[in-house]
Amino acid sequence: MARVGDAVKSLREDDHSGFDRPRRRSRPRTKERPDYSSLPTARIISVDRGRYRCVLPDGSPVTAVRGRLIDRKGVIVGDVVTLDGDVSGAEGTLSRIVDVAERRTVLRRSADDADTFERPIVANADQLFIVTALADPPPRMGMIDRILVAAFDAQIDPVLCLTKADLASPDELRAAYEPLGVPIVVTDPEADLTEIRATLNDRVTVFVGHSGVGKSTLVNRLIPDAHRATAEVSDLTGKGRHTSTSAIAMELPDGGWIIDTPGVRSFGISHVRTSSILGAFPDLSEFADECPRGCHHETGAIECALDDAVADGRLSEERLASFRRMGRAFA
Ligand SMILES: Nc1nc2c(ncn2[C@@H]2O[C@H](COP(=O)(O)OP(=O)(O)OP(=O)(O)O)[C@@H](O)[C@H]2O)c(=O)[nH]1
Ligand SMILES: [Zn+2]
Repeated sequence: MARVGDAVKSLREDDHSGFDRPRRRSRPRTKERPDYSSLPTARIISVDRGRYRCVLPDGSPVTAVRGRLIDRKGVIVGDVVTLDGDVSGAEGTLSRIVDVAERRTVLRRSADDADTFERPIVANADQLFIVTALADPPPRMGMIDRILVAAFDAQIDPVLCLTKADLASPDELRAAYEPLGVPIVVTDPEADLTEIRATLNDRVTVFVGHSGVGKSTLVNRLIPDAHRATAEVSDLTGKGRHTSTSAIAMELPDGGWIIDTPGVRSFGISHVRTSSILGAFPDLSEFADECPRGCHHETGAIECALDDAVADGRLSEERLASFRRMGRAFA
């Protein structure tokens, strides 16, 4: 990563600036990447006003600050970092982040579509739960589609997690999303969570959804000591709400991580290019290779080969319609 590379290039200065203690003068002055191999790595579980809560591989917590050369936006929840200094985690101690491992994935969103500034929100997730209530608040397919697009773009496997099945039936949403090949799990306050636990096991799963859909309620059932604050839906706009305001990673009892993100009202995807969605539809991309150059494959696109594939039965109409609906999520 360029950012880390740049930081490393000028690390010599940092070595002698001594954030937390004076550096030994004998340290070799080198422009080479310093040898961090003996330093511990940790995962970032939350970020709060410049303080980074991390956990070491043995599960013990450490609080860290950024080394001088690590960019302010360069460390996000889910990152794996190298720590220097005091990693005892003892009260009042601070460790220092000196390196950020290359990210396997980055989930981004734009605050809204007028805002082209992309905000990386979570690093290294390999699965994304789109948590959607079947009622209260009612499901919005537009929002589900946009989060799906963000997942496809980030190459993170989406799962549609439908909550509040005690209030409404999941049939309609199942019918809309099964043709996309997106796995669907359904829950309610009494539901058996075996299938959801199996889906989460040993993976890093980010939970995204509208405020009030029941993310915290589900997290608390899956991780009893998570103590995520929950709120009555009617209180969602009220003052003094103590529910989450930034992402937080929590380890599952049987292995794997959940990264819960604050409830959102909208999910901006202005940073995503349409072409990146095709990657999530490998069965369509072979046909799209035959399209005229610059084809956006939208409904009515001139000579779009996807229409030909449907016309001669090589591709199902339903599947093409699903893909095109993803394209319209941009509109
Ligand atoms: N009927 C029903 N209510 C639920 C269910 N899950 C959660 N709730 C209720 O929905 C409300 C909101 O739940 P939360 O878990 O706080 O929602 P959240 O998604 O964490 O909300 P944010 O903190 O804004 O992200 C609470 O009153 C929950 O008791 C469910 O499966 N069925
Ligand atoms: Zn096309």
